Amino acid sequence: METVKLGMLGLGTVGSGVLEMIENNENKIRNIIGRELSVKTVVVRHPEKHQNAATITKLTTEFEEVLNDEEIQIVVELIGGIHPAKEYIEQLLRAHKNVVTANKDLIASYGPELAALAYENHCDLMYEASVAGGIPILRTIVNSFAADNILEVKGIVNGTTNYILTQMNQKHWAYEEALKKAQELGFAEADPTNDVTGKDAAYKMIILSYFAFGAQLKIDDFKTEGIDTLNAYDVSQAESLGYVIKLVGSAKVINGGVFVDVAPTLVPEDHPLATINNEFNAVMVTGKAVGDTLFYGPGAGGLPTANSVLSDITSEVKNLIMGTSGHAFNTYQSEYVPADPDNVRYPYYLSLTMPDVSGQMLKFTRIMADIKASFSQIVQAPIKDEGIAHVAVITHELSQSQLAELKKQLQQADSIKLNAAYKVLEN
Ligand SMILES: NC(=O)C1=CN([C@@H]2O[C@H](COP(=O)(O)OP(=O)(O)OC[C@H]3O[C@@H](n4cnc5c(N)ncnc54)[C@H](OP(=O)(O)O)[C@@H]3O)[C@@H](O)[C@H]2O)C=CC1
Ligand SMILES: N[C@@H](CC=O)C(=O)O
Ligand code: NA
Repeated sequence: METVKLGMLGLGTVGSGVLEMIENNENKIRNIIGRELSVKTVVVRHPEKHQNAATITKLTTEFEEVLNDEEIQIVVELIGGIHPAKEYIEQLLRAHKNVVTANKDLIASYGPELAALAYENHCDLMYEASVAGGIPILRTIVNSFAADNILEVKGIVNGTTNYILTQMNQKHWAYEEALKKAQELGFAEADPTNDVTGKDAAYKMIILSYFAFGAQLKIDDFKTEGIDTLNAYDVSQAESLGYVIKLVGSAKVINGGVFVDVAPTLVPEDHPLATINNEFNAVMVTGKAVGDTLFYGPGAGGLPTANSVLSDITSEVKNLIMGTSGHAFNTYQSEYVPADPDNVRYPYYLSLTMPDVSGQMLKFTRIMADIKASFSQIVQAPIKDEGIAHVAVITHELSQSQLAELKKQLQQADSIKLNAAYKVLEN
């Protein structure tokens, strides 16, 4: 049986998972693709750390040993980050090597440009693992939603933050303790800043929007808020109002425009997304014809992510065998038109503090009336800080324009402080 030789860049959490899967599942892989897979060369920074990786023929720090090896037909990039991953992938594609990557930072920032380079060189560039780790969501959108009009894609797309929120909620761990454990378990990025600030989820929403709507967004086109500013008070207040706070990414078509955001969001406790815990992710895709569909699975971790990488590798091998390499992973293209802020409407949870003296609530309700907003729930929490009242409000639907005006007026009303304004999902 012929062997397909692979090169690999990076041998961390995901890279080790890929080696383990190739080693453990060789019979199944041979049966499915009719070829042996052999990882010939792996590029790392610290070879001394990886001497036990049994199946590797060659471990090196020199990228050129993969780039210039004519036997290697597919290269898997698992080093992460933009540089040097971008330059490496560009050189590999120019050398007519097919590429698989799990790198959402890179694909969200330069995906269309790299896809064009792959196309010019008749090569495959696939990146199923870049969104929601082990959930086969990109290929599902390409294949199974090919003819339906997708109206909305939303969900929990970062495993680390969902793990942290679950431990804080259910086990009452401190934020730092939960983050440290997520790092030890290999869920977090090498630098977890992008996880906790929501940027990692934002990258995934850019890729999902490209697949769902054909729209090419940039990270600055929409608002991203992470869990690093989330307050324990709001988590418990939301719970007492019947909600769980989750980091939700959402991309929705509204009156012909697209609205995208990533932010802590109040999810009703009986909503499917409220039940997604630990490092698990869930992506809800709403099609005009099919309605709501939900895809659930591990969003991070070595073996689950490796499974997505292997699905790309086996697809690329099939293309090599059939001579069909070089078709873009996603071919849907359309112009990105941002949604009109007057048309984007959601209920909001507002977390306020104000001096505990008469007249303050009246001041607040006057501002709400002035922007023509109303609320469905309002609670004043027991006062812990002397002289300060904590007030939590669930509004009826507010447009983005009303929300911006509310924030402006509350800033001017200097005695009332708006500590958080989070979207509320409806069932
Ligand atoms: N971990 C997860 O659950 C998931 C990760 N991803 C993505 O997969 C990719 C890999 O992640 P993960 O495995 O967690 O990362 P790790 O930090 O665990 O591993 C990174 C590997 O890349 C190597 N490396 C880093 N920089 C270079 C360089 N310049 N040249 C050569 N080798 C380099 C490191 O070498 P050395 O070991 O010698 O230091 C290490 O082996 C990232 O893009 C990540 O976002 C996607 C989905 C889930
Ligand atoms: N750090 C990421 C890994 C997968 O993409 C996450 O926690 O989701
Ligand atoms: Na995936």
